[in-house]
Amino acid sequence: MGEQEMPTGPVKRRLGVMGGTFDPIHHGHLVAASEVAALFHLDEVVFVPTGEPWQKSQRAVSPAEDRYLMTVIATASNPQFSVSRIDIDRGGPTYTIDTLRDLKALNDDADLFFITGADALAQILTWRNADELFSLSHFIGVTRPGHVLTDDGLPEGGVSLVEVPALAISSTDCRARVAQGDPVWYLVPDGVVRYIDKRELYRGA
Ligand SMILES: Nc1ncnc2c1ncn2[C@@H]1O[C@H](COP(=O)(O)OP(=O)(O)OP(=O)(O)O)[C@@H](O)[C@H]1O
Ligand SMILES: O=C(O)c1ccc[n+]([C@@H]2O[C@H](COP(=O)([O-])O)[C@@H](O)[C@H]2O)c1
Repeated sequence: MGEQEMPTGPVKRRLGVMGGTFDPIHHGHLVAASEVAALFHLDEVVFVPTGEPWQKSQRAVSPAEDRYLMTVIATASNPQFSVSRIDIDRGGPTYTIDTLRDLKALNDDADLFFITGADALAQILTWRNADELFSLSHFIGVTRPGHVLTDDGLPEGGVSLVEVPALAISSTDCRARVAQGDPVWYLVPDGVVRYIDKRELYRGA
């Protein structure tokens, strides 16, 4: 007689979620997503550009369609990466609680893994409905040069901290470089360099 099979539930998909303003998307974002996908055996990483990032209201953010298209261009060649418009199409200020609720509703066969840099993770308790966030998704904090990666004050078991190859790139720096006429080649994907040029983004930043 063969070994008795234990009843098992359906295997859940593992869906990474990389939220960001992506103004513009750069190689720091892409390396973080790629590294977490490999380490956590994710089936897919969905990049979710913010609609209105309410914690960035002190500066003018580029139109959502430009940020969305740059994210599509940057991720198009990776079959594991996709881009969602949910935060843009919902309208109004973007709250991750809504992002996660909507993604859960659309992917009831998946466990969610929200990927965030050290700077964003340090702010998470200031996010809307911070307590509930951890019941909808596991959080993965990744290293970022210039920021301390810590899960102090965050729920035990709700967050994993991982070291990713350090890329000291920020969207702020990319915008400033374009404004000064400095190159952003190799900081952002080639297609994003071309898109910034074509749409004349950041010239007066
Ligand atoms: N170089 C990087 N390494 C690791 N994580 C990063 C890096 N840059 C951004 N992130 C993370 O990616 C997510 C989205 O970041 P965001 O779109 O705000 O980019 P940013 O470079 O921080 O932009 P800005 O300079 O305009 O604030 C955040 O969780 C952020 O911490
Ligand atoms: O939910 C919130 O209140 C909240 C406040 C600030 C940032 N976030 C999310 O954090 C991610 C990174 O944001 P940002 O502004 O650093 O690009 C992005 O998915 C945002 O929607 C979420």
